[in-house]
Amino acid sequence: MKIALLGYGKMGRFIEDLALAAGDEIVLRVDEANRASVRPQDLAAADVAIEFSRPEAAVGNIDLALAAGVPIVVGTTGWLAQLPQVSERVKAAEGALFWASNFSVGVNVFFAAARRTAELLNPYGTYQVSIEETHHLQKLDAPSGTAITLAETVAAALDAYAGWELSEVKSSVPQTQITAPASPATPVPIVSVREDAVPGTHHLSFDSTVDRLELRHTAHSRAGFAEGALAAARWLVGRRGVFSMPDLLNL
Ligand SMILES: NC(=O)C1=CN([C@@H]2O[C@H](COP(=O)(O)OP(=O)(O)OC[C@H]3O[C@@H](n4cnc5c(N)ncnc54)[C@H](OP(=O)(O)O)[C@@H]3O)[C@@H](O)[C@H]2O)C=CC1
Ligand SMILES: O=C(O)C1=N[C@H](C(=O)O)C[C@H](O)C1
Repeated sequence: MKIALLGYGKMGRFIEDLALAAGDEIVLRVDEANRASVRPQDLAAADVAIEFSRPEAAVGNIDLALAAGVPIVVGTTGWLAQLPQVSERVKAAEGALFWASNFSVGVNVFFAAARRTAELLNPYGTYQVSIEETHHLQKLDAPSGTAITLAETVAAALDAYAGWELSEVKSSVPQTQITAPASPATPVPIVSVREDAVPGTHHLSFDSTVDRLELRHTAHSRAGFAEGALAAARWLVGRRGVFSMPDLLNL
């Protein structure tokens, strides 16, 4: 597979190592230094583009891939409020987009377990939900895309909740705080913690006066994200439409 890497930082480089070891070829690497000079025809040699850049760059990179007629896998977080409009553009252009706030198999099984747990607890109506996510100090956005997906998944299964809110950021460095859509019902509170070099930890708890139910996912490294993004890229080639991890994993 010939791959264009849009974003060549921690994730782009990890994906490059895995792809080369698997016999794939990297035909284009885009970072902050060369991004302004990249044109759609520069992507033409690629079978697929893989995008891990910055929240404010993701939509422009998707439009670049669409203009080039190249399917694109997007892992960047912090832009997903624009997914409905972007999806319309992908469908109108008969393009292919695979997005995920988290590409690891473990987190996607975690989402499914969280949804089922919320469905089972919903009739009792007495459980308070909360989420805490912890990431490295270089992370630009808060809350994490994974925490937002988790909150939306749980809220959809609970009558007492709708949407989410960023209730606290614990960090020694400034974060771009993602704003939750206004919601009349109780939003799921998310606490974001930024420390050291943590690859990504997500903790969900359901609390009542008599007990607490907890689910936690801890990434040991970025390997699960990179392997999932490469699997999504292989799956996407030859398809048209907008897809995410449940399509790949049959969840
Ligand atoms: N969905 C998932 O499973 C995962 C998602 N992520 C998300 O992926 C994104 C990237 O993470 P990470 O690799 O750790 O971040 P890094 O900061 O390490 O890398 C970002 C890269 O994007 C480059 N860049 C900046 N602007 C542009 C642009 N306009 N076009 C192309 N490239 C650009 C940067 O260039 P330069 O180095 O020159 O500044 C850098 O190479 C984040 O949003 C993160 O939240 C991360 C892990 C897993
Ligand atoms: O920035 C990161 O590193 C990560 N970002 C994603 C997110 O925002 O959820 C996925 C993973 O947790 C790592």
